[in-house]
Amino acid sequence: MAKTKTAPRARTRVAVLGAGSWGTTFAKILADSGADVMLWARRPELAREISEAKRNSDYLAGINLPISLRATSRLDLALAGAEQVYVSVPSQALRENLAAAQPHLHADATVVSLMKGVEKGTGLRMSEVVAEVLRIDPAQIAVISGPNLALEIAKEQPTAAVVSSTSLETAQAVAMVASNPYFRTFVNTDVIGTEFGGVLKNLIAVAIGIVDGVGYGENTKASIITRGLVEITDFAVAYGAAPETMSGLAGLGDLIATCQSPLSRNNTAGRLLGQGYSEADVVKQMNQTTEGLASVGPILELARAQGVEMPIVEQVRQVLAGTLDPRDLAPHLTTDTDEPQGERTIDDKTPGGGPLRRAFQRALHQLRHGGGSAPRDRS
Ligand SMILES: NC(=O)C1=CN([C@@H]2O[C@H](COP(=O)(O)OP(=O)(O)OC[C@H]3O[C@@H](n4cnc5c(N)ncnc54)[C@H](OP(=O)(O)O)[C@@H]3O)[C@@H](O)[C@H]2O)C=CC1
Ligand SMILES: O=C(CO)COP(=O)(O)O
Repeated sequence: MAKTKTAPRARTRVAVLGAGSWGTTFAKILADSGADVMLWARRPELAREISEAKRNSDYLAGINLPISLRATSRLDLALAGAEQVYVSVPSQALRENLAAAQPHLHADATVVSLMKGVEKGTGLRMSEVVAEVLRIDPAQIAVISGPNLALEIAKEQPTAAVVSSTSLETAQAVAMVASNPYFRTFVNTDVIGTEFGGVLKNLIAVAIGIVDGVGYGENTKASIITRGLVEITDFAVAYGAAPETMSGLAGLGDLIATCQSPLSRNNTAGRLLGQGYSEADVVKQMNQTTEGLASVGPILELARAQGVEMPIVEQVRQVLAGTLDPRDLAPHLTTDTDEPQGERTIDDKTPGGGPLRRAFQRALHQLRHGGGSAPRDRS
């Protein structure tokens, strides 16, 4: 008897806006996950190189891109028929790019932010800028964040990330399209925590770079990472994030990757500051997006509005402003000079145990009592 043939599943048509290191890498992730991908590069010559040579020599030297990946410098062509639109331009350029994209966006398309910054002037997270400019249902918006250094992923070194949307269904749909053997996606509905994790770890990575540039060693860095996680968690929880998100891939996971890796632009910028370069010199030398430098101001304003102390981020601001010698960026980690330094612990910040303690307790509980292999971000 002849076998009945099942029709192959139609490939999801997706667009990626922004052909820098992350946009191009994410386009590769999506193509390798089986999607039909069109990448938008604002420069026609780059779009041509990607489409014809399957290379992006400006941002991913030596990486062969998938044969199926197409690129264009025309927004209308990139967005035609796209069911999911992934956006990876510098955070400060999101608003203008969304305005240009809007006339070509399908009304039902899901918009996915891959960015890790907040908007200067408004302090809005990227998903909030998307909602404000496009005025779409929040269930059509998702964000992706995690320990995701572009070049490692472009080389297909395995990693994981969190897809978050207020709609679990949307997060699942995006995760289905953006998952392959080297890129594993978990889902959650904590958009605030997932986004702030990505923004805030950049600032701690700048601090790590600074002390590295000064020549301090592992104790200093471990102290900053640990106390930095407390700052990140306090801030994000004050804005409504779930504490467990901050001890997961989008918080601790990304903090570790970015603070440890010389591939991180934020870390590199910090190292230059620590070596004595001014902010202006550093900006000139960094020819790639360094979100942390633009986020310091808006994050400290948001922290003040909620009464959250961020001594490490504050010291980064002072180094950038030239009012603090990088050698004095120390993990004494409190802005309150009346408080005995070094005596505070993670747990004493919130009555009944800090958010980290509760998160670790939950994580331990899940480990002990299982939770299966469901792709929810429970790390
Ligand atoms: N790189 C990484 O490892 C990761 C980055 N991210 C996040 O992704 C976002 C993008 O970063 P990334 O790809 O690394 O940055 P890159 O600096 O590598 O690339 C930036 C891209 O944006 C384009 N661009 C710059 N200015 C504008 C503008 N005004 N309008 C439109 N396009 C513009 C650039 O085009 P052109 O080349 O023409 O200048 C380039 O394609 C950031 O928020 C970053 O935090 C998140 C995870 C990992
Ligand atoms: O977000 C990143 C890794 O997860 C990339 O970090 P940088 O922007 O510092 O390079």
